[in-house]
Amino acid sequence: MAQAMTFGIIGGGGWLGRAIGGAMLEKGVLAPAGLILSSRSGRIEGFAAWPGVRMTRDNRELAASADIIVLSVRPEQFADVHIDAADKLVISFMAGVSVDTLSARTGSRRVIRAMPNAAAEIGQCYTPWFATEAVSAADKAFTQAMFEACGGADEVASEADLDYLTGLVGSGAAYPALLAEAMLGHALARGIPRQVAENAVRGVVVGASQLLGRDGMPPAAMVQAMLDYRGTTAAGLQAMLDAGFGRAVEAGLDAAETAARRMQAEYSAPAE
Ligand SMILES: NC(=O)C1=CN([C@@H]2O[C@H](COP(=O)(O)OP(=O)(O)OC[C@H]3O[C@@H](n4cnc5c(N)ncnc54)[C@H](OP(=O)(O)O)[C@@H]3O)[C@@H](O)[C@H]2O)C=CC1
Ligand SMILES: O=C(O)[C@@H]1CCC=N1
Repeated sequence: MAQAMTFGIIGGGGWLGRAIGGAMLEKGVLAPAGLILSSRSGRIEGFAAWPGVRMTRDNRELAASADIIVLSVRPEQFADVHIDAADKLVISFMAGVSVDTLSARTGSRRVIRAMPNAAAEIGQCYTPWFATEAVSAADKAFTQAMFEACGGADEVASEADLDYLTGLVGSGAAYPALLAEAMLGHALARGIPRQVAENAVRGVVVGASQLLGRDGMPPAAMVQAMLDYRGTTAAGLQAMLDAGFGRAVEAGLDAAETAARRMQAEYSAPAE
């Protein structure tokens, strides 16, 4: 059911802000009159179906009229966002900007850091979120409902977990795409016609992901079931493992987490 509160998204015309705002309207978590979006350019597309949604180029105006303020600008753009949100719930999607920095820069102690991903666009992203002690039970219930409108969500117990999950979840939409790109390159190099190769790869990555999602099947169960055939799949899996598939994934997730932590130092800013 739509909430009678006003929800402001700074950077609401961007990839993620637009996806989450649109999903909340579609699922009825928010009424159009309860949503206000900002951008510097004034160009915000994707909300024509909801003429009641307000748009502004003035972040201070947004902050003054919103009960909940979402920060959905890129981390390097945050330095130019000047708002006073002392009495507001602040929810940040930004990678690598700590709750300490968010509190110092917005004046709010009610801070949530959340990490959705690009699949929010189709209402299918999983979003872990971390809340400071000052966040109320009602704030948390709204936050969970908001992210469930876009897929699933869990509160996590520590900011360190959120930093780790930034590299796993926030970045996550890119990883299946990388696997698909590698498979596509291989198929094309073997002379498979492009249309067939693209359909084959998309069918495998998308179809198999849905199979994995069904009934919460553990990934290891699927791998083992295929190894047990001792056929072509087992040969393929074993060769991938021998070539360092596990090590490549570990190195990738480690590097993404390290980047998230490095960014926290880079983007930490004193109170204004
Ligand atoms: N995309 C993703 O998959 C994910 C993104 N994130 C995080 O979400 C945040 C947003 O990412 P994403 O949506 O991809 O980025 P985008 O670049 O698509 O969107 C950012 C938006 O912010 C607007 N903007 C920039 N500066 C300001 C400002 N001072 N005031 C108001 N609006 C401003 C820009 O519009 P204009 O130029 O018109 O001002 C732009 O539309 C990032 O911090 C990222 O770390 C987290 C997880 C996944
Ligand atoms: O790559 C990034 O830094 C952003 C945050 C997570 C996803 N995209």
